[in-house]
Amino acid sequence: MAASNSPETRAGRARFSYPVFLDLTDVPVLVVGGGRIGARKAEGLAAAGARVRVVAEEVSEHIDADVVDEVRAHRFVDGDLDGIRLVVTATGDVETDQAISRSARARGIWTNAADQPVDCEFILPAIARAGRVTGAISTDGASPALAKYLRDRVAEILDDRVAEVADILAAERADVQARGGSTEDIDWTPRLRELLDAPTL
Ligand SMILES: C[C@@]1(CC(=O)O)C2=NC(=C\c3[nH]c(c(CCC(=O)O)c3CC(=O)O)Cc3[nH]c(c(CC(=O)O)c3CCC(=O)O)/C=C3\N/C(=C\2)[C@@H](CCC(=O)O)[C@]3(C)CC(=O)O)/[C@H]1CCC(=O)O
Ligand SMILES: NC(=O)c1ccc[n+]([C@@H]2O[C@H](COP(=O)([O-])OP(=O)(O)OC[C@H]3O[C@@H](n4cnc5c(N)ncnc54)[C@H](O)[C@@H]3O)[C@@H](O)[C@H]2O)c1
Repeated sequence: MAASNSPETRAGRARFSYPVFLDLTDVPVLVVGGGRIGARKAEGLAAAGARVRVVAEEVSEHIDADVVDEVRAHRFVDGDLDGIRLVVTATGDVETDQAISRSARARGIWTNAADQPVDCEFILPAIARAGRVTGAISTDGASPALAKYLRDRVAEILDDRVAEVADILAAERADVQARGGSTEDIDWTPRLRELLDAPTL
């Protein structure tokens, strides 16, 4: 914590300052750790379409073999990184997570170490979803509890209506594009307000 939040590291900006939304469909991802946290990460990644390989010395009952692509019940070895694009470690052992993170980084593989920002190249935000709409809150690791609290506030506005409106607007944009037009010059605000405020859709 101290290292990741030190002024030297931050240099006037957040360390984890570039949010992205990944398409993980069929992307090979490694989760090291088969406890409650490893299982939670594996489920989230699988739900995003990733092909999840779990490596764990002890595979707990939390790991759902139907959800993940592959379970390797052994101590992490470097070869577990073969073919992998993204790694999440949750072994509960700082040195182990650190060593895996270093090996992954050396191969150019992006790594998250649960609760160990020093060994993360990316961190995970607190998430609220409504259909295709996702709200993701990060505090740059300053306070995960604050991220979670703010996520709950965002979740209050990301309701079923928002999900529906996103689908309707997607269809309307696709219509414009199908007619050869550009959606960029359209002021969408009146239309989306109309949809969001309508008593029924
Ligand atoms: C958002 C969420 C996403 C997820 O994990 O999927 C997430 N932590 C969540 C919850 C949570 N984690 C912790 C608490 C206890 C209260 C507190 O400490 O605040 C709570 C709250 C609770 O559980 O109620 C403990 C904790 N977490 C980290 C440290 C180490 C440190 O700070 O040095 C420690 C101390 C460990 C210790 O002292 O032993 C570090 C990280 N945790 C992050 C993400 C990244 C920064 C996110 C950001 O703020 O930008 C980062 C940097 C790395 C990473 O893990 O990616 C998830 C919300 C799940 C949800 O959606 O409900
Ligand atoms: N982000 C969060 O919300 C959050 C909450 C709690 C804990 N955590 C973090 O996640 C870590 C894991 O938590 P947990 O409750 O799942 O722990 P756990 O002890 O239940 O599970 C650890 C798993 O890692 C495996 N493992 C350990 N060393 C290994 C190695 N060298 N190779 C392969 N597998 C190895 C173990 O066999 C086990 O399956 C915690 O230590 C903590 O850092 C994060």
